[in-house]
Amino acid sequence: MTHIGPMIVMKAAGLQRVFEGEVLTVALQEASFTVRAGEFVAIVGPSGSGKSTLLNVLGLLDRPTKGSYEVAGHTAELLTEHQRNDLRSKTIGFVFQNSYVLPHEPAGLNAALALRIQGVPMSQRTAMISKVMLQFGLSDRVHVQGRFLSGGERQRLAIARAMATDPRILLADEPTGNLDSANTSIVISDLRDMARRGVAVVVITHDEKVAAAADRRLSLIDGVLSDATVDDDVLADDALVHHLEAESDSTRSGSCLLRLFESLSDGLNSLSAKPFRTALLLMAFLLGAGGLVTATGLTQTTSAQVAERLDLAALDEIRFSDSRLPAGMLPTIADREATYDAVDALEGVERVGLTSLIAPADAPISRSSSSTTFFNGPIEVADANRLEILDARLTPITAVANLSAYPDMPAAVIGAKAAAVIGIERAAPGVVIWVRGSPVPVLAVIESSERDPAAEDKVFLNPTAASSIKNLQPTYVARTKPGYPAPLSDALPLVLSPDNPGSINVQTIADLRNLKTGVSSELGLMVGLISVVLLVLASLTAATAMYLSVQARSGEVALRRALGASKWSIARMFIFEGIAVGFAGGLAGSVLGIGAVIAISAVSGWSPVITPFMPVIGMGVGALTGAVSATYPALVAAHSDPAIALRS
Ligand SMILES: Nc1ncnc2c1ncn2[C@@H]1O[C@H](COP(=O)(O)OP(=O)(O)OP(=O)(O)O)[C@@H](O)[C@H]1O
Repeated sequence: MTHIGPMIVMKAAGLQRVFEGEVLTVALQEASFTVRAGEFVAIVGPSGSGKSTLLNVLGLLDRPTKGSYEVAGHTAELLTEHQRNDLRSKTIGFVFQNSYVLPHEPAGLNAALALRIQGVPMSQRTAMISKVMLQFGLSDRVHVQGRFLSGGERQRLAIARAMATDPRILLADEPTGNLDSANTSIVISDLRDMARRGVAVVVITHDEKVAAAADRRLSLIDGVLSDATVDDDVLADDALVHHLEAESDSTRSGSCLLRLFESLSDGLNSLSAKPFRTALLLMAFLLGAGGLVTATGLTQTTSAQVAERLDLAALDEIRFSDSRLPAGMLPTIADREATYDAVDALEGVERVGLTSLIAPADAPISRSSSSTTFFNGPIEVADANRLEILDARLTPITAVANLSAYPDMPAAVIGAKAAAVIGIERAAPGVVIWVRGSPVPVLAVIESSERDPAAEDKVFLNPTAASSIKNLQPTYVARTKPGYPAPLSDALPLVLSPDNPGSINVQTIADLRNLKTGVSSELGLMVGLISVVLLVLASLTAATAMYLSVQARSGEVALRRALGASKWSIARMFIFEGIAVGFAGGLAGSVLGIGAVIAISAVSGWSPVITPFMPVIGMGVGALTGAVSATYPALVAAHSDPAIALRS
């Protein structure tokens, strides 16, 4: 006899599920049954008999090892991952024993979770949620956060959430497990109500009251289901099956933009739910992006500073060397005097002096003869004229006159900061430094220099004190009236060496410009390296924090998957969370970085260079590193098995 009744929505035939691991577990051996629309079926059985395993297979969260399963007109084994997600989202509602209510979101938003995953527009959602909250007696709890709800309210909220999408099937795993008898009665009446409205309700339960309220009771013992009724006649009724298919396919699907917005809003919600963790993440990105912005700003500022100094020097300074001198040696006093006389006679020249860099290794300088601690800063040769050109403020001011009067006596002039490093408080008769094992009197301390702010860090030796040092590259520096360096660069070689002008090597303005480029690119490299290290550290910190957060939220991830969220949408939620926190950290870092550039520039007397690109760099790099650091945790979350996560 052909039985005509409500359509069959689930048909399982010979379902088997074997778990392979260190031991082979046959969780489900044989399960064959059908469930019709409007039927309330209870599955009972002892612990470990395979009830949750069966429910996971029925809810498309797990795949059977053997057997076939048809749900809402679809053959489960033929469905793609995407179709399974879609069917779960639109056709199946889940209620779990521990209800998985999101603790930091209001009850209304919790109830709307499945609708959000479906992409139902917000305008429609509000009405649907109000209806379902009213139906389950939760109207006055809509704005209460999940964590403040009672156990009974949570379980009813979980049922409301499952029913909000108007599913054809409701699967519930111990829905009354944690409830007292009054709440159990309410939940039973809710489930009955669902069945009355045509929903196929399948409930796993240990509770005799729930089982007694069901239309049918199926027993599962050691993975074998009994007392089942297979109803092939009705399943063969194509019209009914197709009716269901059409219905499930016609359900809503929101716009791509709405889905992206939902992912971003989920990411932001989870950030606001854990303020301490979020603050730590922000700090990591703030340091990384802030370091980068500071570094960029300082590079630009110092580069502008160097450019300004060089432009100034190029206006009234010219340098030249004489290759006729013995290599690596300073000119004699007589040679120097001759050169100075010749150059001083040229129009526009104000003063000529001698300089040379000295490598610290070639001139070990210490406070005393027995000291083994040597000065490690910059050392230069400078005669009296060179010090005058530097516009240095000296204490005592008589030092330049003394240097000039006694050129054949060894002498040193020390920058104030270098003096502090070496351990000299002030220049006074009898104060000496030891250079290459010989005492050299300190004639003065340089308090500051208009032309060379770095002079405070340097030790200057007069040519006599430096005479025994090898590998020197003596260079004459001529201070001129503004605008004279260019014509002088042509005249000098002819005046100093008429027979062989090529032996006089004049450094032109172009040479100085090359120097500037070199200085800037070295700074840029250093700054780049520091920034990369900071950003890698920020990414690692963020990745670790996010990975831990993914682990802590495995229940929520499983719930979302059960409600039909795709793997990609789970990954997207975590990646958006990373982007949001990275962006915010980058923004804060930009503000901090710009502040740091302004402060450092103020202290150093520079004009800060701030460009509109700096905040863009900070926020962009923050967002990018946020996305990168969230990628691995996001993939872990997306690929976690919901069937396993729901057990934990
Ligand atoms: N992912 C898995 N890997 C290995 N074994 C598993 C896995 N999932 C379930 N099992 C095993 O399958 C058997 C059935 O488990 P299941 O959770 O389905 O039983 P249950 O009837 O729901 O139990 P309970 O009433 O205690 O929740 C158990 O022995 C369990 O250890």
